[in-house]
Amino acid sequence: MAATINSIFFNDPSIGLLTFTATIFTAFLITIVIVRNSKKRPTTVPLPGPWKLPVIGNLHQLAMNGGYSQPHRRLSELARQYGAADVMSLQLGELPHVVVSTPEAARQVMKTHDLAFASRPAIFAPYILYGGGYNDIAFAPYGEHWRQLRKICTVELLSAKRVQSFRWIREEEVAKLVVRLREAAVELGGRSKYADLLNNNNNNSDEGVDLSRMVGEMTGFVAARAAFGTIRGLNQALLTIVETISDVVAGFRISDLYPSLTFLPALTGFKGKLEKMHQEADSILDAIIHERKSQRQIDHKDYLIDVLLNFDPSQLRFPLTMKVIKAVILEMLLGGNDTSSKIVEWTMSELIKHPKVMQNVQDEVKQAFGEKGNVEEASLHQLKYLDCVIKETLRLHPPGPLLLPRENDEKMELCGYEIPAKTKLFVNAWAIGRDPRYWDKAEEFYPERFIGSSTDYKGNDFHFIPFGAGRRMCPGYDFGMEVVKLTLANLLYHFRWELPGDLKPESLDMTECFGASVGRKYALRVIPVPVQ
Ligand code: HEM
Repeated sequence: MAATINSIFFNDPSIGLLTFTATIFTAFLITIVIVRNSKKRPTTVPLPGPWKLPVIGNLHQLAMNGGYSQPHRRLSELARQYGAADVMSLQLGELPHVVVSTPEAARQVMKTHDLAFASRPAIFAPYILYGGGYNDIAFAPYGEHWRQLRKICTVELLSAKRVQSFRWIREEEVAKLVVRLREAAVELGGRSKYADLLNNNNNNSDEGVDLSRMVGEMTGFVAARAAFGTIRGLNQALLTIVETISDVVAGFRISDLYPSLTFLPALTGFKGKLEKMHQEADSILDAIIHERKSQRQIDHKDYLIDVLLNFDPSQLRFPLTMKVIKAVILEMLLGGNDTSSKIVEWTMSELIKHPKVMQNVQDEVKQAFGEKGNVEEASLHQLKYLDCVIKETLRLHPPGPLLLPRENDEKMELCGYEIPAKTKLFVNAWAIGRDPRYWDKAEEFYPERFIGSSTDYKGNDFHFIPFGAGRRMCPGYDFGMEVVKLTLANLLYHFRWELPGDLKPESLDMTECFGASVGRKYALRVIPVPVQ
């Protein structure tokens, strides 16, 4: 047999040549595979980032230039300074952190490796506030609990149909805001068309109205009514909890940066404070649920709490316990309240700063609703330029500039770097929205850039991700954006806007204040002048 093979392969010259060519070709293929595989293997190149000190790591660098109050700006500065725009490594306290600041790296995190980065790091405050566990959606680690809630959220609580079912609530609350602003205009005197009627000349218009607060209250009312049908439960205790979660959400508190020092939250009194807040919120939510159970027999309405209380158990893998229901309702209040009002606040600030854009968008609203006397939600789709204005605001002022932190359970490779397991990862959506490689005149407020552009915030364009992307993307954007657009259309239709005193549009202070959602540091104080 061996002799036969020998004679076939080596005695016939044509077959010998064939064999030689095949051997070279095979060796070539093997070399390519080896080279490719060696490229895929995690490199040992250290992650770029600033040098670290023992114990505190890079906390001191984060703190510089007001970094704690505006970490998205400081992190973007550091990434540029250390040539680590794609992926930057930081040691904050005892934990490894990674920050990605380019659309390409964001795509890697939220698309290519979305599953690997689908978990959330442990953050102390929500754990206590949500009843001694991550019973909610946003802070829950990736797993069965999160999957079930996320599905309930997208299919039931925040579906397009459900969002539409709350239109009457939005319209009522926005109409009330308009009435209050008209009343405020009268009180300011001298500047409104009612002033003559009332002979009210007490011109105290130096202060203007606190539009930030008024819009914040209104979006809170919309969220509360959608959640449990009434604003009665929306008292100070619940609002304080919602604000506390907002403050700690990024996980830059000492208790989150040194988790091994488990005694710290108790020692500083932080834990006790959170437990007290939780107990208060818990009893308020108990009372709301109790009242709602009997009220529903009368009004037959389906608010978010009703959907959760009456969920068909045969569709569930795990029962929806009262702890989980209360945590989800709190989260709906949090999501529905803060973010939408911040978008309205920033949009109005930018419009006031840019009178020409204000004029154009008011012309559009006037053209769409003319002499009707009111703005109907059903016709909002006509306001294409307003859409561009809102997108431009979201680009420059994403309410969650670092999104919500993610975590990888296992060691990973990202953009050629090795990311250790359990790294806390931030996507700097704020920096990405200002990346000059993607945005012409990136620092300018220029809504026209979106005219005729297909760029949207639905999680497919990684250079524009105010709602995140992938599995953990915000499920509430429809809910939020309906309120935003209706509110803005009404503010622009019913009023002209002036700044108090001698303040010039170009000098309007735009300093930010960091939390779960980034708002203005100083409330937006303006004078509404009724036009309809
Ligand atoms: C309109 C303004 C809003 C903005 C800008 C916004 C932004 C965000 C962002 C950036 C995230 C994190 C995404 C990520 O990690 O990739 C998020 C998550 C989330 N948002 Fe929103 N949001 C808004 C409105 C809402 C509303 C109205 C609700 C509910 C009523 C809501 C509920 C949630 C929930 C439950 C999550 C957690 C999702 C998860 O972890 O699976 N959001 N949002």
